[in-house]
Amino acid sequence: MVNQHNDMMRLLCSGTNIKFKDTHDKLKEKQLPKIAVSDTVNLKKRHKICVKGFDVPEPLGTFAELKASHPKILKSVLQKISDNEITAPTPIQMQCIPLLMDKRCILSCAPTGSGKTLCFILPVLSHIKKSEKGSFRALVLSPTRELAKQTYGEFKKFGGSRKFSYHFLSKASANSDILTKDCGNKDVLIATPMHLLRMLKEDRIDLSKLQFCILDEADRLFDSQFKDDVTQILEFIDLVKVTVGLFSATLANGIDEWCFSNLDNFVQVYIGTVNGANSNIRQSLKFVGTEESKLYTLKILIQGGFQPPMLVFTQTKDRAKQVFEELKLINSKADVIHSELSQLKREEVMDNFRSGKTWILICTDLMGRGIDFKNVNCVVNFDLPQTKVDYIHRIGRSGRAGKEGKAITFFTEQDKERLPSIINVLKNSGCELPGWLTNMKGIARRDYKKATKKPVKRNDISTVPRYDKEKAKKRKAIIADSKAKKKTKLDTADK
Ligand SMILES: Nc1ncnc2c1ncn2[C@@H]1O[C@H](COP(=O)(O)OP(=O)(O)OP(=O)(O)O)[C@@H](O)[C@H]1O
Repeated sequence: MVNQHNDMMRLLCSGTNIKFKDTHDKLKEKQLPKIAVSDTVNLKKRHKICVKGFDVPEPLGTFAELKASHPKILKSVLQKISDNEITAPTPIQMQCIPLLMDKRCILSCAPTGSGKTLCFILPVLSHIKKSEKGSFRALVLSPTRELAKQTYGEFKKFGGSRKFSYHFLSKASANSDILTKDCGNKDVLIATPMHLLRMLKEDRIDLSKLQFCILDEADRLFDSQFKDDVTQILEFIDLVKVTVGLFSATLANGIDEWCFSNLDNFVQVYIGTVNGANSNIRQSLKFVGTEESKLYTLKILIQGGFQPPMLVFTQTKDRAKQVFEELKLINSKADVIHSELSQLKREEVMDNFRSGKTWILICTDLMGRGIDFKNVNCVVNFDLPQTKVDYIHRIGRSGRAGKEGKAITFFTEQDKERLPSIINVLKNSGCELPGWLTNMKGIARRDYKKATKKPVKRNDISTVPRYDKEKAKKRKAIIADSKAKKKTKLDTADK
């Protein structure tokens, strides 16, 4: 059935904005507010909303319209939206909220920072309605712990922390019995794939009454790192009964094929150019000659009077640490975040950046996707991202929620294989580029693919002489050793 229906859709939907009215029972039952066809067309045109699928509900003009079109909508969440000074839906919200309210499966792609999270929070909570024991009724899968934790916070912010029971699946909660089958209320589960899969395999989590399954950063969840785990998780879910929503700012080949094969009557929603950068970001490329001059260029940028907050992306955590050590020397209110830090420390670093205590945050691609730091003024790609998709997500930490942003990307001779694809992103965003960059020739597709898989070997950033580094290392070891000896002495004395 899924395939029959979708095969037909595949044939019919090769164009855009195709709608087939009155074939969907649910829609016939409902009294939709009358919106002139020309208004809808204008709304879609103005907001670059492209829809593919059958029986697609009209896009929203305002949040208030939902009260008439979807009486089930939870007014308390609408109130929280307005309390947070969110006055009008963004284009992706205009189309996806009515779809998810109708429990339609969706594959959606909209620019970074365009409010995709709220697209699912409002419908999910409206359908759950009230807190219950037993099975979770909504699952949100995220590729990183940081993003999952952020989404958990957004559910609490918009849903209220007492009305529903939200759970963030961490390593600690996966090892405890907090989430096991017969213990406490469970409504929304926000998880990363690895811990969830383990709990499902051990039959320690109940998804039997699941209504919504949201795959946030869907293309990342279907890439080689997560695909196996995610596919196995989806085998535990009855995709015929559950409403599935896939969201991302970028889409990879094959995701729509997965949807055609697994989701019944799903709808595709695209805002603007698929796999394009957010148009609020002023992008520029900076040739810095050598690795050594990157640090100099960054320091000039900072000392020349930059406007914080600023994010600096490096290729690896070692390089992030090195840039941090160097920026410490110029007293720049910088901090660093990477996977080696404890979870507590990572949260502290993020809180400090959010509150303005830190002005510059040096990070890796760990922070590249989904993370919503408000008002990031500038993103610096200290090292060229591995792919154009990574580039779009990294620079998308700036220019969010309709604000202006800036992105500066350093490159050297070593980046010449991967540079043309990023130049294309700038060209498609209408950025002005010097002729020599505009005319830069790309390499063969196969070579490009190889280049994106092989990280560039870069020279060390640190300007501290090796002799001094060794000295500091020895000093650190002596202090640690003396601390350990002191502790043993005290322990023996205690006995
Ligand atoms: N309708 C709206 N009007 C103004 N701001 C909004 C609206 N909806 C959401 N926001 C705010 O916009 C910011 C970005 O939202 P969100 O994190 O959901 O973006 P996203 O599309 O998921 O981005 P990414 O692709 O980077 O994950 C958040 O701070 C959110 O509160």
